Amino acid sequence: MKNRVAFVTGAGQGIGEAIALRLAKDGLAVAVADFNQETARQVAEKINQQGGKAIALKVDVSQRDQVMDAVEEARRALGGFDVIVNNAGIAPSTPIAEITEAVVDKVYNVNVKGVIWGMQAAIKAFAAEGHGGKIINACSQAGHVGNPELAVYSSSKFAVRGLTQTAARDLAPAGITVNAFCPGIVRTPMWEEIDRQISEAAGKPAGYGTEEFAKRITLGRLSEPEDVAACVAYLASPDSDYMTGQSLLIDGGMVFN
Ligand SMILES: NC(=O)C1=CN([C@@H]2O[C@H](COP(=O)(O)OP(=O)(O)OC[C@H]3O[C@@H](n4cnc5c(N)ncnc54)[C@H](O)[C@@H]3O)[C@@H](O)[C@H]2O)C=CC1
Ligand SMILES: CC(=O)C(C)=O
Repeated sequence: MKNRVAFVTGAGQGIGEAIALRLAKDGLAVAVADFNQETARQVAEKINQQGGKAIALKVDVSQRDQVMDAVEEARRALGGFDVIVNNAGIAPSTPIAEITEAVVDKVYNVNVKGVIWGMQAAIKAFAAEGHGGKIINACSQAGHVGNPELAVYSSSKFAVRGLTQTAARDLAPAGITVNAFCPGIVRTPMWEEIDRQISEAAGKPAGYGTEEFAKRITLGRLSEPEDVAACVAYLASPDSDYMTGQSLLIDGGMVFN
C-alpha cells in the first residue's frame, strides 16, 4: 500500500524533528522542511537510516513562493500529499515598551504568514491529489493566555488559533480538517533561549525562567518534544477524522480554558 505523505516545517530540530521522526515511525513518508538545510538533511537521513522514507527541503516559511514550490516538490517526490504540519516558529522576548516594527514583522512573517502560506500550499496539493487532507498548525499555551515578555509571540499564536478555527470552517466542504497543537514548555533550543532571556531580565542565573513557568505545570514536569509529537501523530491519523477547528492544549495544565 502507498505511504501517506506528510510535510513538516521547522523539522530540523526541536518539536518539528520529533514530529518528523514520529510520523515516519507511524509509516508516513516525510518531507523534512527547514530554513536550515543542514539540520533538515540530518533529520531526513536519520529517518531513511531507520528504514523510513524522507526527503529534506530548504524552505523559509515566511516566503509564499518557497512554501508553494517546496510542497509541490514534496508531493511529486514522495508520490502524494496527505498532511501538513505548519510547525516553524520564532519567539523573541518583546517587553511591550521595547517592541519595534522590525520584530513585529519578523515574528508575524514566520508565525502567522508562514501558517497561511502552508495552508494554501496544502489546499493546492490536496486538490491535485483529488482528496482532502489534514492541516496541523503550531499554536501554544501562549495562544490561549497572554505570556509576560512575549507579547508579539503570544499575539501571533492567538492569530494561529483564529486562523485554525476559520480555516476549519472554510475547508470542511473540501474534506480538509484543520487543527492546532498548543504545548506549554517543551525542552527545545527555543525554550532554552526564552529561559535565558527571562532569567537575565530578572537578574537570575539560567534556569530561573524554567523554574517559574514549571511551578504552574499540573503534571509537575516540562514536556519533551516527543510528548508533543504524540499529540500531532493523533491529529495526523484517521483517529482524528471527526475533529476540526480545535487548538489542543497539551501543556500538562499551565492553562485550563
Ligand atoms: N519550545 C516550546 O516551549 C514551545 C514551542 N511552541 C511552538 O512549537 C514550534 C516549534 O518550536 P521549537 O521546536 O521549540 O523551536 P526551535 O527554535 O527549537 O526550532 C524551530 C525550527 O524552525 C526552524 N525555522 C525557524 N524559522 C523558520 C523559517 N522562517 N522557515 C523555516 N524554518 C524555520 C528553525 O531552523 C528550527 O529548526 C514553534 O511554532 C513554537 O512556537 C509552542 C509552545 C511551546
Ligand atoms: C514558547 C512557548 O510557546 C511557550 C513557553 O509556551
